[in-house]
Amino acid sequence: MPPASSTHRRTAKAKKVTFEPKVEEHTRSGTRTAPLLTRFLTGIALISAIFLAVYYYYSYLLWEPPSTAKLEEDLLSPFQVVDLPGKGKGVIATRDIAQGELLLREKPLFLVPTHITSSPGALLLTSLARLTPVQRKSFYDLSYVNFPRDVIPDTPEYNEALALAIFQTNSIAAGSNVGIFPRMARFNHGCSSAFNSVYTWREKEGFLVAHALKAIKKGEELLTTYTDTKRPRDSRRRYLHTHYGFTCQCAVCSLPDDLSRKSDSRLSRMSELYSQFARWGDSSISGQEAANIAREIWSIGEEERYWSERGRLAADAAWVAAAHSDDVAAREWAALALEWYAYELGADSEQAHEMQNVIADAEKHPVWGSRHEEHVGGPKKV
Ligand SMILES: C[S@@+](CC[C@H](N)C(=O)[O-])C[C@H]1O[C@@H](n2cnc3c(N)ncnc32)[C@H](O)[C@@H]1O
Repeated sequence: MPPASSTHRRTAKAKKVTFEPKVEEHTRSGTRTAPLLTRFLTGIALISAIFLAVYYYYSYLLWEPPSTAKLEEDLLSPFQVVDLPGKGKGVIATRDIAQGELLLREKPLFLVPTHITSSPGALLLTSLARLTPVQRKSFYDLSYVNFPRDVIPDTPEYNEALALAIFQTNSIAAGSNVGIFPRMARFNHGCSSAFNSVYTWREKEGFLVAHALKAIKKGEELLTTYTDTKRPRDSRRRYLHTHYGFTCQCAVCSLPDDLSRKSDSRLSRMSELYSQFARWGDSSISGQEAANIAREIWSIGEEERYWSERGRLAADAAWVAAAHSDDVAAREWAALALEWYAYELGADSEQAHEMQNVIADAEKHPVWGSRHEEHVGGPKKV
């Protein structure tokens, strides 16, 4: 389905073409100038009236009253979507935003399963056909990259390719599905310490939430991350260029080479440490070793100012401590996890509630005492 606006353009052009031959006929028959002019002006007025009637008719068909929720959302939103040179559109803070503040809560325009057996383009067109004209327009208004050059306009292949390109540029994972969230889709990307906004899908509620991972100043751009950026600059840039069609110039990618190399080695070390931490799962390392690794990840993250995933890291350390029956450590890690889950996922998230339960009574942790007793140690040294 082509964008609704192209239908308008075609209608206007058709009217103009039918008008022009009439003028030529009068000129050839030698009618006197004054009546000719009058007729000409009458014709113009008539055509304008028809054009306006068609325009208002289509506007009426496409118009939908904005919902009260939508109006409230726009009024309360701490950001606005603007044009940004070299980036298309982007999102700018309209006031200072506190760390952990809710940025948006958004329902999907539509969701499709992550794994499908049919043609993805055809599936998207079916999903789009179920939307209202206004919703469909909000999809076709989104930006896109990687559109194949060789498809012929106004063919079913073209329509599928267009829907697919828009979907691939803007979709977000939502549990076992992938969806389009038109407001979140306007957030541009930043790597490592450059991104300040994090989104999460809430399966039970059926919406996406985004929070400020860091305090954001009025006028600053809100950036999220499109990929795991704990990898070297070249590798990040290659990925972003292939999938999103741009060469990242975020604050981290723009560092001078010597500083960029230092940042890369911190990020690679963090990745490596995460893999080592996971080895506690098959008992390859002790609880104490796992906690040491968690502390090291934390302190490298502080140096790099890479704060994402901290809630999860501290919650995993609380898990290790609980499994080894280290009550104090389990509660301390859980308190840290609660703080960072609140920033990243929201104080009302399921994960934050779980941490509150561990703080209240670590022995109620589902893995309490499942491994030998061991003093694991809390995050104090962090
Ligand atoms: C999900 S959209 C983000 C919003 C988009 N800029 C727009 O105009 O609607 C993803 C696209 O935005 C652009 N983009 C995102 N982050 C960028 C960045 N850091 N620098 C330049 N372009 C970026 C790329 O064209 C990318 O394919």
